[in-house]
Amino acid sequence: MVSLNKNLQKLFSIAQKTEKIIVGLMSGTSLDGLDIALCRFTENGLKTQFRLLHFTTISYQEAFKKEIQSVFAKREADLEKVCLLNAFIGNYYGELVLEALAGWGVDPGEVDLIASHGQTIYHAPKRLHLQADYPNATLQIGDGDHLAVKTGILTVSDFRQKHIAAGGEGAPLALYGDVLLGSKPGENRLLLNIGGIANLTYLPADGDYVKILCTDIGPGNTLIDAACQKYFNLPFDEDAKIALSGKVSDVLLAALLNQPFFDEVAPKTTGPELFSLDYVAIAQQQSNTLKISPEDLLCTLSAFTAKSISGFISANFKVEGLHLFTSGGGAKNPYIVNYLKTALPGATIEDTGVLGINPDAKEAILFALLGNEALCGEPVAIGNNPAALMGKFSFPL
Ligand SMILES: Nc1ncnc2c1ncn2[C@@H]1O[C@H](COP(=O)(O)OP(=O)(O)OP(=O)(O)O)[C@@H](O)[C@H]1O
Ligand SMILES: CC(=O)N[C@H]1[C@@H]2OC[C@@H](O2)[C@@H](O)[C@@H]1O[C@H](C)C(=O)O
Repeated sequence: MVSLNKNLQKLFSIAQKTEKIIVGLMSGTSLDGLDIALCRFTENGLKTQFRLLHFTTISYQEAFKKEIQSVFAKREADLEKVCLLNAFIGNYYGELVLEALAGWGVDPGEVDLIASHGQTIYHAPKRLHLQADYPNATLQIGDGDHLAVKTGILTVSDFRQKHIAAGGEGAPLALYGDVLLGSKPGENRLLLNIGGIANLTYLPADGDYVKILCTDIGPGNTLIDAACQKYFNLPFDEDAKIALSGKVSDVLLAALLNQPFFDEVAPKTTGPELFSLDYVAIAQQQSNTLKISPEDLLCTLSAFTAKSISGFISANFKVEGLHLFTSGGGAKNPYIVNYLKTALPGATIEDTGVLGINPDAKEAILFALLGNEALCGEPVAIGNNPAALMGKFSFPL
């Protein structure tokens, strides 16, 4: 009789365990660091029970950040650098996982699976590339084989390709976790993640799968961070101190908001490929505001993020009675959060901490959860997302 190789045997036995320990990894468009969530799961699909055992973000060194930035969201990049980074990041994530596990006193042998998002370096849905002969496309690097070999732990990665192959844009994937973690019968809820890019999931009170919507909205922190780095040599505008010291330029804000993406019907996705400092420079030229102070620019970019989010919510949902839960680094930006509270007076706005979900950990938990589904789930069609199990398995030696 032919027998399965030892890796497949291990995969089968892990998939059948009633309880699984999974590390979720997320590195987003902000390039601030690697989010690492150690989670325990039982069951799957809508019956999933999970517990966040440990969470940390390991910040990237400036030099590493610069390496990624050299190929990040750029039409033209050094292909050799992309090739090197693909292997380097996989191995580096492996080192960071081992470091985190050691810090928590967890033996790598206790971990069943690593579920890794990888680093997005280019996101090109058709709505961006506009080339009729090419499909939606996206590229995450940090190969899973390097992670698996470095850590000795079964790894699943590269989730977004299946989403595209099944008809999606490769993002947002948040829906899969948000439905599970955030739904509450009788309450219209919005889970709003303000990372580099802002996205949300609408969870209707009646739980009707068809009405669930998950979409990107526009910029989150990406432009604020880029301007902060350019004009103040700071990684981000901590507690919106700079934005709060400036004032909004209404003409620049109007020029920034004058963008067809905002009128496109959701679901839709975007990224720093569109919302970049070049985008800001064009809007400044159009509005004759090239000479405004860096403080006023930061303030206007913060208003741009906040207004595009509140505008999208008001245009698409009944705000009265809506319960909004924020997550991502932007949930800690008082300018953005206060703007949303003023612009959406009928809504209740809190962060996902009140749901028992650490707002910084939410996306890393999502990938752990998608890893659990890859092991033992079944495809479920929810809202606008294709029914697809995502991710590719990589085995240790
Ligand atoms: N105290 C704070 N005040 C203001 N902004 C903050 C604060 N803390 C974090 N941020 C913002 O949050 C960003 C990091 O957010 P997060 O880690 O959610 O992004 P990401 O996961 O990279 O993005 P994405 O979800 O788009 O992939 C920082 O770059 C910064 O702009
Ligand atoms: C291509 C890509 O990496 N997209 C990210 C990005 O960051 C936020 C937003 O844009 C979202 O669409 C997505 O990430 C989250 C985790 C998602 O897929 O839900």
